[in-house]
Amino acid sequence: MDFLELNAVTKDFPSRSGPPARVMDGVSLAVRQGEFMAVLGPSGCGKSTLLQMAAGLLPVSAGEVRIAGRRISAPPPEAVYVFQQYTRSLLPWRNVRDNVGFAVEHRLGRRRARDVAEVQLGQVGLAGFGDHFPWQLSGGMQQRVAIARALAAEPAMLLMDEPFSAVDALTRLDLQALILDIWTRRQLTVLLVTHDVEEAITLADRIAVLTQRPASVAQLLEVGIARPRDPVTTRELPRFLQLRHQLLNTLLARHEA
Ligand SMILES: Nc1ncnc2c1ncn2[C@@H]1O[C@H](COP(=O)(O)OP(=O)(O)OP(=O)(O)O)[C@@H](O)[C@H]1O
Repeated sequence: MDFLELNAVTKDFPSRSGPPARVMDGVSLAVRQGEFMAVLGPSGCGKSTLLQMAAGLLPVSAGEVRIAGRRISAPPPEAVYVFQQYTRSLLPWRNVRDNVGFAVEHRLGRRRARDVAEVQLGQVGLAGFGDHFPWQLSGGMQQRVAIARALAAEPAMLLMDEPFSAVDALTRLDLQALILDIWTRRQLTVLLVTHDVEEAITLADRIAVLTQRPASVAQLLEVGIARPRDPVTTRELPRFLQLRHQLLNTLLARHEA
């Protein structure tokens, strides 16, 4: 069953002079329930715009977005958006526990929210860090806090906009393994925007490649690598190398020799 559907989605942004600028042109994409889909595309082609429309944070100019069969025009309760810039998404005056609990305290009250936060912190490997403040943690740990907060709301779907791009290469591999683990355990549906071809192949079931702006779907590839995957050994498989070759050629607009 399709959990997220973008049907012929077009997006225009108003421009100061002249006609509106078309960023996206008739994009149709369906993410199945429980699927991990990655979106790749050239810089500035509209990946974040696509994700924001999928999250109900930005209106479409034409077409529609459906989540669990319902047409949406505002953020739906099933989905949580994880931003790239975790330093801006965490509240510096709240400790880690209260940052995570923030997602549910309006519903559960502060005490229950703190209990939920402790559980979620354990799941992202941060048990015992609840009293710390975000600025006392490394970048990778801060992003773990942001992920714990996203999970606290018990979403069915995670929408992630380059969530690992601000951390160093090794921390990135660690966070990729964490997301794979969480996705498997919770049977989430994930839509991940990334610049990183290897990240897309390591994590996703399918990869959508967007064209230059105005974006449309250039390719939709089945990764077809068995799970569980490992950030190290998966990168050595022939299928991985073949996909990387194909995707880089597409993104660099090179023709096969
Ligand atoms: N609010 C806005 N008003 C006008 N133009 C916008 C607005 N938001 C985005 N754009 C334009 O839409 C295009 C797509 O932007 P978007 O951030 O979605 O691309 P992206 O593929 O995520 O980029 P990157 O790979 O650099 O992160 C860009 O040319 C951008 O300048």
